[in-house]
Amino acid sequence: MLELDRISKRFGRVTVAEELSLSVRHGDAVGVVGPNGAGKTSLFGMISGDLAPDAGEVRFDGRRVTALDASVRCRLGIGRTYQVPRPFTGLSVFENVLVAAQQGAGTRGRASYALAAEVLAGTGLADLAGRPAGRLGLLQRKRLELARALATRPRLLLLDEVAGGLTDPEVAELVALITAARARDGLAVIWIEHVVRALTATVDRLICLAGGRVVGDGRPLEVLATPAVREVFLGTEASADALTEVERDA
Ligand SMILES: Nc1ncnc2c1ncn2[C@@H]1O[C@H](COP(=O)(O)OP(=O)(O)OP(=O)(O)O)[C@@H](O)[C@H]1O
Repeated sequence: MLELDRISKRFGRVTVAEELSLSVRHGDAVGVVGPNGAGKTSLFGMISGDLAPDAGEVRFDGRRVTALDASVRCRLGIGRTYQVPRPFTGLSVFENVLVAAQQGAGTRGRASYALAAEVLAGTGLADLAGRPAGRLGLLQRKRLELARALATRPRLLLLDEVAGGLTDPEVAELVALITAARARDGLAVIWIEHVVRALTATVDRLICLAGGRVVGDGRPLEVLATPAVREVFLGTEASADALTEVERDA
């Protein structure tokens, strides 16, 4: 479904992707971890069309999309969330999702309303439909970010740290929402997350990025246990604790 073919990207002396190649199949659930500044969000930008690579190709369903705008890629089926949600704060929750249904999924009239309502129900936001988006709490804002992405009717969903800052029960709720969306729509998901436990509960493949390169790719526990990944990602005490938790859960 998605192929990155030797993508490179630099910002001055910072390399965020170095001849990086990666492919994702229909329905896959792939987690992405890596130290701060590894290039994870930049990678999403190059998949979604927010950021142009210096070299390399991005293909979606076999089609070269490297030169296509984010809005066009969204219509083709690539949806994403942003690490810092920026909803239209003056619009209601419903209106925010409606914009995504119209502009992203290309629906019109009643079909837009039906899609927005369906997504709000699926993300547990129906009761908050009329509330201005600027007056939501953190969990609700994260849900709205997910809802806006789902309302574009993606076939590939890119999730950028949607679990950050949430409590354990809230993370569990979000994981359940994502799992349900995958089961319902057969979505492929690529999920960047520092909350490793949330990832391993959802994905069946984990990629570790560091310095713009893939340093680990495979089954989550196996990737987390490899020396290269331990060195770059699990160097900090917090990350090591996360691994211990994940191993205990397993
Ligand atoms: N538009 C930009 N201009 C200059 N430097 C940038 C730009 N975008 C990202 N960078 C730099 O590129 C590097 C990788 O950033 P990126 O956000 O992709 O990393 P990340 O792995 O998502 O990090 P984090 O886990 O902290 O979110 C960082 O050093 C960042 O400062």
